[in-house]
Amino acid sequence: MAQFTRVSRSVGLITLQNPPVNALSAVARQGIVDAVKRALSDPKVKSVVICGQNGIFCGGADIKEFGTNITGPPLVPMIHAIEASNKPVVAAIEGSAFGGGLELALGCHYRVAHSKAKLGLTEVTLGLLPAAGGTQRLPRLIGVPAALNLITTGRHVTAAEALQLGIVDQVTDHNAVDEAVKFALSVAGKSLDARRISTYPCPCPSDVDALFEEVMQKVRQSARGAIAPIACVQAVRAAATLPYSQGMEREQELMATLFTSGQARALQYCFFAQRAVGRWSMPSGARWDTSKPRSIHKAAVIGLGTMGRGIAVALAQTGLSVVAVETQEKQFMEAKKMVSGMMERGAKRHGTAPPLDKITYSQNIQAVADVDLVIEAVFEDMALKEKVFQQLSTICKQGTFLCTNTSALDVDHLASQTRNPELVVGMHFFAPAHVMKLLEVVYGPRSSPQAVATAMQLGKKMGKVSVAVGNCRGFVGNRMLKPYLEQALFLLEEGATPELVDGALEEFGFALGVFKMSDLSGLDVGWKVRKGDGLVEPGLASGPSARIRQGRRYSPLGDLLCEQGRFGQKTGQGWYRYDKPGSRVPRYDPWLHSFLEEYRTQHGIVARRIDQQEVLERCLYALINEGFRILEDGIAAGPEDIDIIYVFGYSWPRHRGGPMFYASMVGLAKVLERLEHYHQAHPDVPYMQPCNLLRRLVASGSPPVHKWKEAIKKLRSQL
Ligand SMILES: CC/C=C/CC(=O)SCCNC(=O)CCNC(=O)[C@H](O)C(C)(C)COP(=O)(O)OP(=O)(O)OC[C@H]1O[C@@H](n2cnc3c(N)ncnc32)[C@H](O)[C@@H]1OP(=O)(O)O
Repeated sequence: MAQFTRVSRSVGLITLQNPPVNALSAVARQGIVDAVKRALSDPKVKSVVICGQNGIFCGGADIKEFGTNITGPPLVPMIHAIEASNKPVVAAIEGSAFGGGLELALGCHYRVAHSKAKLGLTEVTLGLLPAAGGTQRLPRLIGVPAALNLITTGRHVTAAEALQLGIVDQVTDHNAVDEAVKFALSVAGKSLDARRISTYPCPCPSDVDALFEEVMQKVRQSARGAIAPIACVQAVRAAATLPYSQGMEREQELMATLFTSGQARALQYCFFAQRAVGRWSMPSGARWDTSKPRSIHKAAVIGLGTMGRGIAVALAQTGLSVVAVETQEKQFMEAKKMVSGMMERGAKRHGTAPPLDKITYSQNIQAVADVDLVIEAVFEDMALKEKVFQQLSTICKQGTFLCTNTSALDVDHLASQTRNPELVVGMHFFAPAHVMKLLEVVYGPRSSPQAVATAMQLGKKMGKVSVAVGNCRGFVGNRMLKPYLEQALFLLEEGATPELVDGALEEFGFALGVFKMSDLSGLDVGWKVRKGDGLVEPGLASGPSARIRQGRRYSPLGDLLCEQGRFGQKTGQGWYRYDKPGSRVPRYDPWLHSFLEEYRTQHGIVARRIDQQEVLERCLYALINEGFRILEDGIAAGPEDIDIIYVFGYSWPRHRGGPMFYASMVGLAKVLERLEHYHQAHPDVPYMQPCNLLRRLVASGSPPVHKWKEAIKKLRSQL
């Protein structure tokens, strides 16, 4: 797990060997301890280099060990022993040095990095803090403000930035290990007094209290209830105000509270879930490792509305040739300008050249004849999409994959409009498509494994987190959203306010509550869908039928707002009032509150006091219950797929792990009991009836979330 060799006669080379990322598992730590002892006791060794095999220095502590009975030598004394060594130790950083990996490097006396290496104290993203001395050494090395920035965000820095900050001593384009060996030879025998970071004073700005207060406020605001960033600030404060040994004690204390927290478990679950969704499978048995994707060189986007523009930019940014088609003159001219602007802004941010020449524009759909893959992004109207798919099927060359960006419509029906339905899949992007990380890849019963594999691979190339899901109305994300939105409306009818509902959800950790989010997305979008579904009845009718559709409870509140032209931010009025159309700051709207009162009076509803707990239970458990139905129907392969969709596409707070993980933390029996309670209270809301799968999981002892897939398989086989 750590190999010791002697190179260039006097340099002890310690190579971490724990594939794939040289994580610091118990065995790896023991290997380092043994190798360091050997290097220090070998009189022929005058200096030491620590590197990682296969071009990666170290991916940090072994996250798989967390939550288990951790054995082996602890990191802190191991790193102290390296720092205390009287022979110079040089870290040769290639690939990544993250978390404990960077802390190990900070314990070395010198650091040489390859120019392509990335470094970061990423622990906060896993609900932890850098507790192997990282919170105490980094501020001593680079100063408090810079260290706070890195530690509270966990952001990755390039080798160039690391050099500028003073984290590394040298950056090379050559082999970093060879350069580190040369470096080690050059410093052999030199005094190390000025190289032990733990002995440095911590450079602090004069008004340290004001700085920490300001940072703490900022962190609290952006953390949205996450505890690790706060603990990170507290630990760095200890570095700034206490001697090193006391700072280390504080670091350990703070880590102890984080280590066993639910938030750390949730964030670590997300880390593995994000990777697990790449290993997709379909009910047919097709899988990621047996389905070969086809290479895509040229792609097309049909329809240059908001979504199409973002998709075209995202495709061009991957280096693909893109044909962008828009048949309507006005939209065509506007889109060309907007797409160029989006690419220029993106390139400016990344310091690269905008890939303007990658896109060719056309008003004629015939221009897609020679592309390898098309993404249709026309208006969300089945008849229009049917026509586009019929055309594409005749225009495109043999074997072109035909993808739809529909957010809810039947992908299999669209496939049936083509000659080769096996080439059709959904690629459901989220707005803005060139920014949002999530992509739902939707397979119909006839989609070929190759079509799915190709869409998944293309998504990865575009930097998306792609999740393969089955075909149903709304797929996974929007299907689960429907009961969530509806419950929020029912709560308004019963006496809640948009402020109360949003406040509860934001306190839970959502960036925006449901009503603020609806105002941002535009209330007219859902209105059009509801009209298409025959749910909208004009006017403010009263009586029981006004709030019943198709035999179920229905709230026309959203429709009534739209009838008044209140579409949200874009019209300056929605669930809130805005200073002007397009403004973003929601303000309390007295009109809305009188409207709600009148509405209740008209329908004979006596407003009652609703508390935050009821808001959370009704909105979130309704959504979660639909998640269980999705698992039961086999639309998602496992809870990880649902959770990643919610974390990346619907801003579910990551430190809560996604809705299904959250349900497991609350306890499935409790979720079941509350759903039963609300279903009894609202029998006209069928989706509040607890799903059979949830009942059966509870009956089988509520297995932990990582065992659900297996449990579901077993339950299915018993049917
Ligand atoms: C006192 C103790 C304190 C400790 C603090 C810590 O060190 S916490 C850990 C901090 N480390 C990190 O945050 C790094 C996490 N890893 C990554 O960011 C990336 O994996 C990578 C190192 C940049 C490599 O990325 P790449 O895209 O090349 O590969 P994958 O991400 O797909 O990973 C490959 C497999 O390796 C598993 N893995 C990665 N890191 C760890 C780790 N630290 N511990 C355990 N396992 C790790 C990863 O899960 C992949 O395996 P799968 O089987 O596919 O899940």
